[in-house]
Amino acid sequence: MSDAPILAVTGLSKRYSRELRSALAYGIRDIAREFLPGRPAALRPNEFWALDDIHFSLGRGEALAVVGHNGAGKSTLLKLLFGLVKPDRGEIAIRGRAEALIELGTGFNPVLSGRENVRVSAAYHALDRRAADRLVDDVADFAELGAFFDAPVQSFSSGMKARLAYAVIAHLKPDLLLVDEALAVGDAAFQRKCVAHMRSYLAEGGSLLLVSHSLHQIQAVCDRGILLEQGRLVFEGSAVETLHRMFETRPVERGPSAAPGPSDEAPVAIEALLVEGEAQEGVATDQGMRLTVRYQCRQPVTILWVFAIWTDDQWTCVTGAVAAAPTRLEPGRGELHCVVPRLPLLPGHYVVKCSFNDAATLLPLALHGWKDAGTGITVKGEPTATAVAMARMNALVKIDVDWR
Ligand SMILES: Nc1ncnc2c1ncn2[C@@H]1O[C@H](COP(=O)(O)OP(=O)(O)OP(=O)(O)O)[C@@H](O)[C@H]1O
Repeated sequence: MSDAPILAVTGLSKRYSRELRSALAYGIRDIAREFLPGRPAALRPNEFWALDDIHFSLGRGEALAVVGHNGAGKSTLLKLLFGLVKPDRGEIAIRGRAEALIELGTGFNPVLSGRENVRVSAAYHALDRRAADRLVDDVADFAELGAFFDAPVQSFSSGMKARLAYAVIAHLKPDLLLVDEALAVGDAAFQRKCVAHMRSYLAEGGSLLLVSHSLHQIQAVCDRGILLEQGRLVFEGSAVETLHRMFETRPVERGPSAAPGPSDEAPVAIEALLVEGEAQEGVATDQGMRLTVRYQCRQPVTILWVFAIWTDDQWTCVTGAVAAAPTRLEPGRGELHCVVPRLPLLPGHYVVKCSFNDAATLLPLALHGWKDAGTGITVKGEPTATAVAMARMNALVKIDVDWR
């Protein structure tokens, strides 16, 4: 397989006008200018750069999160990448076929039913009869719209449109998937289903660019991230680092002003988190586990050790704990231990993460904040009536009940 990135963006810029009248006038001039060789685009009165000189690339099998506060330019970027909007400067090279979930319902004919719209998509992609039938079946299966699948799309709720739109693009098996916030309108169960799909799509070599404000979605799916601020790419790094940078730029979430922010030069690094004892091979509900964290401390620091237990798809944080008191660490390598005497988890597989947080802000000290344990916890159980009924409802935690 070639190492060439599936997507390469160089110097991408898009300008918009703040005022409708000038936007219309500039639009007409721009159409005329397309036929003439000209100078590179510059800002005209009332205009601003919605995207300004963006450079990045995306490899095959990689998932990139695009994050930024409202109005940062995320949707504009996706629209440019998918060819819905023309750039004013710069280049976009896509080696393969891209599909996009951008604005809900874009591309659907509102008077046609869900099923008919899928047939139109199949025809647009020149699928033969058999492939088109398979697409319709796969979409119907994934979207779970019931009788609405045969109703006009104009009668769909926005959540239903999101289900249909994601199911269609997911089953067209693109090389590059561009997904905007549109998914946020789906219910929690559907969002989990999409995250599970994205993970298997990536494992099969697909590439993904995801615009999301959901910490969980990004953590569960993306390796890398880029942060946009007022149209400029201001940071590129791991997905978690990028989210961290974004939270830092929102004063209300920054905590006390004197508090240190996370940094690559964090005074302590977590080297490993180990889940020991029966939890590794499989515990029964209510058995315990022991956690060991190995760290390397560079300079004296006081930390609060935090751990959290997540569902296997890393969508839901089930529970966790913060150390009862801060711990003073001295330079050198060391270990901390904690014992959870009883884990009231229902059968399933869970992921364990930990971090060292600042005692004042409760935020991770390091940019690569949360460390995953190599192994998770497998909770096994007898198929009792409670276990079966709770599994059907995706319940996670056992409670003790005194029936009278
Ligand atoms: N068609 C347009 N005409 C004029 N300005 C536009 C147009 N589309 C977007 N903008 C402006 O461009 C900037 C970037 O918008 P964009 O929708 O890309 O931001 P975003 O990061 O996706 O925001 P959000 O998180 O709120 O969806 C904003 O200032 C927005 O008002």
